[in-house]
Amino acid sequence: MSNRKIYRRAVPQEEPRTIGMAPKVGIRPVIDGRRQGVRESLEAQTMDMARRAASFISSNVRHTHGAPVECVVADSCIGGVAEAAEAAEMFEREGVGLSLTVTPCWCYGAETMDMHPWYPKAIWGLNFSDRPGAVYLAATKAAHDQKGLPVFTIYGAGVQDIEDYKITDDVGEMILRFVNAGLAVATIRNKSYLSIGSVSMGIAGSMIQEDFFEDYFGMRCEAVDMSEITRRMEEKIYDEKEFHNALQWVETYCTEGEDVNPESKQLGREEKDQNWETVVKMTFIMRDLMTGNPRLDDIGYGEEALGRNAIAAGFQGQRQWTDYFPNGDFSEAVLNSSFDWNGIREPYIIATENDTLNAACMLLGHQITNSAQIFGDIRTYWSAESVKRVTGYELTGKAADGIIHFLNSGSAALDGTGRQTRNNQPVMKPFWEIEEEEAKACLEATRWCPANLEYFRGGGFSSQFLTRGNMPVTMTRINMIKGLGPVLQIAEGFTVNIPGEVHQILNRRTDPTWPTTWFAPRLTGRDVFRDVYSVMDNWGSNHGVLSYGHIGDKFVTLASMLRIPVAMHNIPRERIFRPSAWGAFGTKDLEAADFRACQNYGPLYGKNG
Ligand SMILES: C[C@H](O)[C@@H](O)[C@@H](O)C(=O)CO
Ligand SMILES: [Mn+2]
Repeated sequence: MSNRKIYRRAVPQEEPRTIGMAPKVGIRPVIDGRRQGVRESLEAQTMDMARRAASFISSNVRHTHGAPVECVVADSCIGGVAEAAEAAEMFEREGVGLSLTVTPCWCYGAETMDMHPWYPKAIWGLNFSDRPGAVYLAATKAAHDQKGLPVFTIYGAGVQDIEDYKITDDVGEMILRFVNAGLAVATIRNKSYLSIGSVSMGIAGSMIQEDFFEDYFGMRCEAVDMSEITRRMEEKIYDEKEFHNALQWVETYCTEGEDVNPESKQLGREEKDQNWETVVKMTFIMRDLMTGNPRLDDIGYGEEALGRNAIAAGFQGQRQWTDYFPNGDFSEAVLNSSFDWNGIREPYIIATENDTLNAACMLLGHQITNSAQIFGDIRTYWSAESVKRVTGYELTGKAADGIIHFLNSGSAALDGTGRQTRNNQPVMKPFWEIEEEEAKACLEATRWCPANLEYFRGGGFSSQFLTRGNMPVTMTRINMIKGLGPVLQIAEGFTVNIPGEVHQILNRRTDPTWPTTWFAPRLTGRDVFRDVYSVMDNWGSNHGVLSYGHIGDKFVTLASMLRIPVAMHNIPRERIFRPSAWGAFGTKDLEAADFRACQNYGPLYGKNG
């Protein structure tokens, strides 16, 4: 392997790759409007609180493209309706996508509140005794609830003094939880989902429900036939220079793996080389379809150069494409990873089998972690007894209660090898933190196996790797239930290591050319999380997504903003942060209350919303 530095240093992209400005956070300092004493005495402090919140947010939150999130503070404190309208107008002009209202004091609830129909909203009322920010918080929350505009309420547990209005740890955590999810809501709005092809092998998730993307995400759905890829290959509608760079990169960094096909059926060297050329072209063509490419304009394809503003996509592949052409595994794996021949960069979100509902989880997971995502089949539940029977080995540690074989060809990002590290522990980092050596290590841990020709008659190459154990991960899935709508499932857990020979035995019972993650959900001893079998048994479909970290709580917060109920999760109650109105739908059984709340509000952009 060459020591040549082929990667650019990881620097944040300056701009998002989709059309439009990155959304900003609007900060609204609200104040008691009474002049001749009250207002004047509070002006400086209120504005200062807003500025502190703004700099706290900008120094702690980044967009998925790496740039720090910008905040816009209203020009003046908001004491009543006129100033609220001025702030609203300024926010629209500036591209605000969510708002945080801050105040140390009593102000006039409905006169100062943010009435925007879909900005995620939060209010931070300072915990004071002399000027009661909490009273405003409660009054305005009531106004939000009464008007059907749910709001997150932020209030520190400790009383602060008048001269001490810093952001305490508990307040800071709530602000970040709110901004993290609110930014995701604002970022995906007005972007597209691109289906390349249509329904794969009768998989329900690939029957796109446009109403779901439109009403819940504010996104539009685009579709192109897979023949568009053939046209671009044959008519050379791509950047020839990039093609050569990419091929070179593949030669240097992508090692071919075992060919599991019977010798008599294996493709020859020439055919395999031809397949490499095809899968490389498929990769940048899919990317160009998603987000465009100015180079195409240079060669006379102005329309193609524009792309389709897609923040997420899916490739049908099976079977019409893969029965005839090389499969999409290389393209999907590389696009979803944080690096390719152009350097270390933000992952593109693209789902195998055009499973739009897995793509939705990958999209949300990427938005709230900034990292790459692992797509997979929830393939097999391996109980400890079964593992023992088949291999003689006793599962131990986090795997002791059984494991799920998480496996699918295609969209598992190579970041999922677990070869990026922090304090010697495997992690999946945002692209701007990934070092060259780490990107290389992910590639070195991957073999590209000639596709199993029984499944993929057209050949291609599947990424074969084994995820390192001990990564905290969160598995998610959105399912579509007729009469109910979308429902989110969440299972936090760990990737686990099992001995190499045990892995070999288990893996070789299925398709060994694909990437494997051994996943152990964290059990709670209750309900669905009483054992691993029940987790698998209750999973709503054949697919799921693994995101890095224990971030189920972030998904819960985001789902509440979108009004998607969460049907199962293993997150402790103290990490749940939802709009305050959720409490009005029940405080004992939070899962049932969430369903009632989501049903009451309806999808964020829906007709009932
Ligand atoms: C090759 C096979 O058709 C697989 O792609 C299939 O098992 C799936 O992944 C189904 O989700
Ligand atoms: Mn699958």
